[in-house]
Amino acid sequence: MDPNNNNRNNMNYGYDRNYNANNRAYPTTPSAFPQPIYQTQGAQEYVDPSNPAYAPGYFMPNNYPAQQVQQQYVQQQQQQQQYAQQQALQSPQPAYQARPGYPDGTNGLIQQFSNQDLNANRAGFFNNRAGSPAQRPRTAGGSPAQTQAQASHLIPPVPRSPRPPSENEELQRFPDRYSENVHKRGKAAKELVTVFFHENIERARDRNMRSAELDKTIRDPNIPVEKKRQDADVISKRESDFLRFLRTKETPANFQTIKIIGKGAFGEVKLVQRKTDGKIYALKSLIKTEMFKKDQLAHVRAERDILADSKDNPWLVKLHASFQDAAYLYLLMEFLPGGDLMTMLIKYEIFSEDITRFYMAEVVMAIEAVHKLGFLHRDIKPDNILLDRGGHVKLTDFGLSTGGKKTHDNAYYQNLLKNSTSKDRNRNSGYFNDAINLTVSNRGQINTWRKSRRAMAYSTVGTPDYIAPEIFNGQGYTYLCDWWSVGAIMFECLVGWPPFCAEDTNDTYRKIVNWRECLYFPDELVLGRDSEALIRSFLCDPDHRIGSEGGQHGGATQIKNHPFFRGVVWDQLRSIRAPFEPRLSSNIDVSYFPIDEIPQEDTSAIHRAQARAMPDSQEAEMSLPFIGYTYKAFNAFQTT
Ligand SMILES: Nc1ncnc2c1ncn2[C@@H]1O[C@H](COP(=O)(O)OP(=O)(O)OP(=O)(O)O)[C@@H](O)[C@H]1O
Repeated sequence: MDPNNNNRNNMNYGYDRNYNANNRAYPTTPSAFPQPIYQTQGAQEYVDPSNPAYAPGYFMPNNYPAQQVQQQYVQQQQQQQQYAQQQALQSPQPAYQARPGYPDGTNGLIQQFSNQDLNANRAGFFNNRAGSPAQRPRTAGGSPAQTQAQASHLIPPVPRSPRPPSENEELQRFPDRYSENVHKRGKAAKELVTVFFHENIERARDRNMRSAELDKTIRDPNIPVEKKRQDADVISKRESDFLRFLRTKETPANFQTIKIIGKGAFGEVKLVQRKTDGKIYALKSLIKTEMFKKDQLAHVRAERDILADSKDNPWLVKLHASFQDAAYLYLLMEFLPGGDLMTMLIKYEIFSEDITRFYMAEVVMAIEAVHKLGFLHRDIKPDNILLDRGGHVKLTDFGLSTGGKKTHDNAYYQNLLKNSTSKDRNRNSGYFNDAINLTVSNRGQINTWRKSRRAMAYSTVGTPDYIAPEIFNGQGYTYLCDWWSVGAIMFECLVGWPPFCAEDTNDTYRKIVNWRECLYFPDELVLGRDSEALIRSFLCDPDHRIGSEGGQHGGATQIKNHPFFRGVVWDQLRSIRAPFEPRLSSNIDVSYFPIDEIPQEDTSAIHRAQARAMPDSQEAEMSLPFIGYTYKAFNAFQTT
């Protein structure tokens, strides 16, 4: 019999005969084996209760007497057993050996042979069996589908020859035999495979979409041939550049640090230059152990996910790649040289209504984009509103987009509020007085607040000044919390300080929760009627808050229609001249960043040493949540 013949004659042993695990070949020319039974003319169901191999559902042909079938089967089984014994004698080495370097017997994360391999072989097997319609034997069943269904019953379920269980099977069947570390690594391997396939499918989908776009251009009779050729050249170059980019490994060593331009709660942001091509980026690094300790895992994942999803959205900072090493997670972003709104507010203290309108209109557009992507930002504050080289707004820092930060945990705040209320009672001082005292006449207090403003931005707790009350009081919150933050920022732009600011963050929390009593517009400043009305419609109960009409995807329309924004041409905002355009001397100009206030020393060696010193088991645990963090954007290499 020809072993390469894919017809069903040589396919009845339950697995791919050419399969070879640990060099133990299974028979490829089992001429000694009896011919299997597949003649199905006039098939009828045959049930022999004494033989489990002939279970109900097994079809046997009419022209085979039951006894003959059974004899053949028994004979076949005996021959198989003999063969297996012979094989075992010829290859005395154990079927399964621990590989050097893996004394725990796991043989590393990636299995030499796994269920998946087997399933793949099985799939191949069944596909081969089906063959082309012409190859398939005719049966009484009629349609090819029926034939196939019947055929699978025709082959007696012959017990398989003994084969070594895969390590994965062993791990699942006898979990107690393996250490916790092995289990963690097993999980990590599974996650890796899932992410790998998911990413590849996504990339293939994106590539198909790009190809369909090109197809459309090429078929368009109105586009000149030369233009079509140019487009095709550009796209093919981009595709091959992207494939090359995918093959390169991003590491921090690929970049030269120019300056540290920002500090956050869990890491820093550097202006960097890629060594190979001189391109400029902002590289945000987050310390893994800190993320772990402070329950920030959901936080980092959310940030990476939203930035990866947003692709070319003009209102969100562009993410070129995310990668990691043992100590850090990295986000490689476009560098926005205009600095942030916090730095602008510290410098100018107050904006005119026109300038405020421009920034608030752009912030509304940016938040609308985030909401349309299905996220809530939850941490809208001037520090996260960045300005590009044209002075237009882009949002960054999506760390709280879908939750995770301890400081947004309701229990944390309830606890905090409980403590501070009792402290307050002891002190016998009412916070209502604080609010009233905080006017322009009380410049000292405001100056203290202003001085500590940047320090607060760098602290782990962060500033609570812009956070909506519903986030604190544990009654649940929606996308409307982002619109509250816009109200608080707008107040600060026009008044000079945020509406609930205090020297002590606990006091700020209390004021926000008691916003009805604490929202105070200083008499000394005369705000336009529409400005004050809009601020009040942002800083109110979520049920009445502006932006609630139309839901998460349409709420921005209600805001855009407010009289304060009369005259704003929303769809042309990004193309008008911004009120403040950064004047840059080069593409690495950092004059809009408070470089002097940011410590510039490199502390990465400390964190890397800590990561190296980590015990194996901890390292396995640490790696698990960060699997799938790595990302590369299609247009990453097109930056300046
Ligand atoms: N892409 C960028 N281009 C230019 N500057 C940036 C960029 N990203 C961040 N920065 C600067 O770094 C600062 C901190 O960035 P970011 O808020 O993302 O860090 P963080 O660690 O998440 O901070 P937080 O403690 O607020 O969560 C920003 O306020 C901004 O000044």
